[in-house]
Amino acid sequence: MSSRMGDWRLAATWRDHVLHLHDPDTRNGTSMASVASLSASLQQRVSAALAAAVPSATGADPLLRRSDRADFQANGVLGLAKRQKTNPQALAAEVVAALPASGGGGDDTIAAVEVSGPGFLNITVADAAITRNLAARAADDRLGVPVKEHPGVTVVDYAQPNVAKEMHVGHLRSSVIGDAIVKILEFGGEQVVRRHHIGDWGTQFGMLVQYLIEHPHELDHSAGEGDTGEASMSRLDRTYKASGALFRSDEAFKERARRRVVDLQAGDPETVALWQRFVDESKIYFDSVYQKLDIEIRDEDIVGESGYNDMLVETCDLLEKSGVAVWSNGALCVFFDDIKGKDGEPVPLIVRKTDGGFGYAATDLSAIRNRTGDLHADTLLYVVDVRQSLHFRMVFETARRAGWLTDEVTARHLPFGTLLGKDGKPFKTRAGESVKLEDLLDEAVQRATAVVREKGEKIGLTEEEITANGVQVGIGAVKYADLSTSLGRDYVFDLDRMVSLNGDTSVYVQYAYARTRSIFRKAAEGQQAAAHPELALEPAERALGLHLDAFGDTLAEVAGVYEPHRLASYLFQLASLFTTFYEQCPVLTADGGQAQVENRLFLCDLTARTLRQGLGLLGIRTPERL
Ligand SMILES: NC(=[NH2+])NCCC[C@H](N)C(=O)O
Repeated sequence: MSSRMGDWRLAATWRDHVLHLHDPDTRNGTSMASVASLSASLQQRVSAALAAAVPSATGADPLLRRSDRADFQANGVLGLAKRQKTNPQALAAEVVAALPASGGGGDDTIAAVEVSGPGFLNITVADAAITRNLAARAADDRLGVPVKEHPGVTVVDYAQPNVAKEMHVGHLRSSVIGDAIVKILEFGGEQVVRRHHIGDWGTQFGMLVQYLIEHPHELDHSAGEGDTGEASMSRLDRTYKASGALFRSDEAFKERARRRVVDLQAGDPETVALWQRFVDESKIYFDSVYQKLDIEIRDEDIVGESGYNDMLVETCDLLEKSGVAVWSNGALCVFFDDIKGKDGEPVPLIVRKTDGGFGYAATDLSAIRNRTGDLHADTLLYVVDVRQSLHFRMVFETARRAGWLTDEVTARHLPFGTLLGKDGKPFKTRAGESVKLEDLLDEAVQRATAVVREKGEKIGLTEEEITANGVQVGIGAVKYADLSTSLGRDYVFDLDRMVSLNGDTSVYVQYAYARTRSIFRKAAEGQQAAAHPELALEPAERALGLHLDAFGDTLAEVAGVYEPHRLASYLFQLASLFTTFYEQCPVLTADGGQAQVENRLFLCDLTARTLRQGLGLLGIRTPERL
């Protein structure tokens, strides 16, 4: 193994870490009882009260939000009063009268409601209601998060590197974001089909295969070269460069390479077998990167461009016959009224090139036919670089015209921005080359290990623990930096910031988790977690509790808009609220007696489980001791 590549590995699989729906253990597990959040219950109550005050307002949105003044604020009265042409404060008073407040009507969720300003309702929830709701969550393996009753089929196209080429940071982002989206959707009960649309087809493979025929030992291991991913990549890279050079300088070779493309497309066995060597060799390399990234890529989910080869002719025929595509300058094109180049000339989507070859678009169109027609997907997601936005716009529009995307199907490109260096320019090495992913991951792990070591030596971690935690913190840092930024934005790759213990970082959140675990290690015999709804709560306990209660709502929102950064920010807030709670409310030495110790341990435990599940859905591990 070369010295450049660290030899760390993550031993445990995700199966042990995050609950998945398709995991039989979870299905048959103890309980699956979804819990309505206090926010959802209140929403319902205020909505009913609005309807009681103004019968025609049935179904009106009470516009309930978390608030600093009370626990929640409902702003819906104002708009309603406006529409009814009544005095908002008077209407607000009527709504309050219709609300089941504490003691009244056997409903003790609401402790107090007060009208403020022009007609806002400030609502304070009863302490007991918070603790009871959390206890119901704690009793459920899924923390009370509901499972979709009518799941749809979503195809997620992500983690799509190219065969015989080095992966770049764009592939990293696609993989990290796609993996989180898949996990979040699956946790919500959606049926997810993962598709790794790897670049394994095209004219360059004619060149590569032809070169290999003429230089049969090119991909062989040379002495001293291992079978690591990096060694595979360097063999491929060498072959790519050598064949490219020949292709450019030698007309006769160029011609042989062109003929080889035709053989490949026709499925000539010898050609296909050699092509397969490039694919297999590349997979060794991809695997090594994904293993480091701690992302599981299953072989059956890799359906690269080659997987749609048999459909290309038909796809083009159908487009031509239906008139969606027309021949123009020898190429089969689709035109769009609103898509023009700088010169004002229309920019077409080219489905078949002048030389008869099929391009990237024909493959994507065939993939859509496969995904909607054969896989019966009702949602198609593409986690791809923002630079391919125009491509997807044209491909989706073409598929709509052709009837392959109907109104029942949602197709969305989820574009992500560019990773920048500290100079604000696209991330490059000092020599101006694009950065090798494995180097970047190794460096993150190295930095994280240094951070972990400093703390770890104080709490007596073993060398193995320091190494293992360094990996989980380093990889977590890379993923979190990526996932905590809203997708479309470019962001600066700054390792110092990413592994900082203070700030919006994964290690801050991981640290909060480890702290909960350390409290349990320190607990004395008989000190255990138990909910006590009869206890009054401190402000920091209430704030933590209400946030814990919002986990399911947050996940539902994230799954609806495909924005993992909202989950990251929920978790960062949870870690912050826990830190405040920990500073203000002694746990094991609480002065309210045994019940208070138990209730605080209960809050610690639910925080731990929520952090672990939430980070797990982002693909980030939670070390037990940090
Ligand atoms: N269906 C798709 N076109 N997916 C995206 C593929 C990304 C492509 N392999 C690239 O590296 O740019």
